[in-house]
Amino acid sequence: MGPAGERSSSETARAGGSGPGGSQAGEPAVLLLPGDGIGPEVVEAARRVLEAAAHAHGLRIRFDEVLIGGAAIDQAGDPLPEATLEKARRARAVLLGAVGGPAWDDLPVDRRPEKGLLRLRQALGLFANIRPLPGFVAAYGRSPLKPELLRGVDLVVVRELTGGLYYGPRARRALEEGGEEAYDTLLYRTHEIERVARVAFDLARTRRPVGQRRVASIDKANVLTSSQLWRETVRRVAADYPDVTLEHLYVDNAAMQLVRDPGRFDVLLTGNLFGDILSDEAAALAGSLGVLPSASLGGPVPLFEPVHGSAPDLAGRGVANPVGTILSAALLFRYALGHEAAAAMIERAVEQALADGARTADLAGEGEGALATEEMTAAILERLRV
Ligand SMILES: NC(=O)c1ccc[n+]([C@@H]2O[C@H](COP(=O)([O-])OP(=O)(O)OC[C@H]3O[C@@H](n4cnc5c(N)ncnc54)[C@H](O)[C@@H]3O)[C@@H](O)[C@H]2O)c1
Ligand SMILES: CC(C)[C@H](C(=O)O)[C@@H](O)C(=O)O
Ligand SMILES: [Mg+2]
Repeated sequence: MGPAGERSSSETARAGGSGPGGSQAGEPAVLLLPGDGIGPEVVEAARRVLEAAAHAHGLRIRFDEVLIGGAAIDQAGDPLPEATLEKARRARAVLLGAVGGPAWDDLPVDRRPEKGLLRLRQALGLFANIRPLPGFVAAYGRSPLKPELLRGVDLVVVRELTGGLYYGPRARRALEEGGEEAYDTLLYRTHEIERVARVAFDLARTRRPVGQRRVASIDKANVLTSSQLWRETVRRVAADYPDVTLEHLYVDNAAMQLVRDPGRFDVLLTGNLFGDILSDEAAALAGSLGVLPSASLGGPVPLFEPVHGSAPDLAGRGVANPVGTILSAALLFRYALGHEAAAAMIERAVEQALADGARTADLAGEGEGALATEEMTAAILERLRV
């Protein structure tokens, strides 16, 4: 993960990464939420890597596993059963696969599998979602961009995760004159913007030397009043970080710059919806959504999950790329357990496996032998070295 790994433990704590709960006799408890589609396949891969990296450092992790998403709807009638939330609250960290899929696509949004994930993030107070695209992932990916455009790419999206358009007032209702109306509200309060901006600026300080630290704040302040508040608040927070250069970009321009000149970015600070979209776009710089990890911080129990979804087209075939979830396990060591050595060990093993040509189908070129999920995981496990 490069310089992001140099975060001090006090900074990690400030971002809300390490909670007091979930450990018994020195054995941290990690709650696995495999979810739907390829979720169980990639979570099993990451569990094996977590266990092996812990073992290599004389640490034991206690795992527990419960349902979320569509699987929980089918069994308990609720995408986030109370028992799941209770277990999450008591864990040291949560590792999630993905939720959703065609079986639940006709449900209203408030009853869909995805709602279980949104409720979990909110209930745990996880307002800061960190989505890194490490340089080595971009370098060994299968980007559709020319190689020269990828030089120097090493960026991270800091996405506000518990506000904005996802959580504002919404309704759908019939109109007297016929038809319906529906709305969602993009609402931000000053303190919600301030706290996530601080996470972005703190992170920028850990990634690059003075003189090269940059935060790009993404908004639509030429149209949206919520974005004007966003921009003014971020500018005020930036005054506390004179060593970090702040620029503001409109989201439409940012989307274009991300493929035209991705190397210009370091930390991108975004609201909830813009961050969702731009992080999938960032994944395209690596050629696959399967390789991007994430950490959601801000409350006592952090959550780790790949950026991708349940990939119904791949589910059950054993071919999904486990790298995004395995790199999320590395972030779990870094942010939840404060164990930088184990985090770096996993990242080095992934980098080495990619450098040696290990590729699942999403990254393999024409005629290259693609590895199954289990084979890719084995290639990474073989390269775990202290
Ligand atoms: N965090 C989450 O749980 C999450 C995130 C995104 C989407 N979803 C849900 O997943 C379902 C499918 O959504 P979608 O198709 O838009 O997005 P998706 O991320 O599931 O898939 C998009 C594309 O990326 C590919 N892909 C994704 N993960 C991959 C992996 N690990 N290895 C190789 N290829 C991979 C898929 O094959 C597909 O072509 C929907 O129900 C959606 O709501 C959930
Ligand atoms: C599944 C969905 C609720 C989720 C989001 O939009 O946050 C996903 O797309 C993600 O990126 O984690
Ligand atoms: Mg998304």
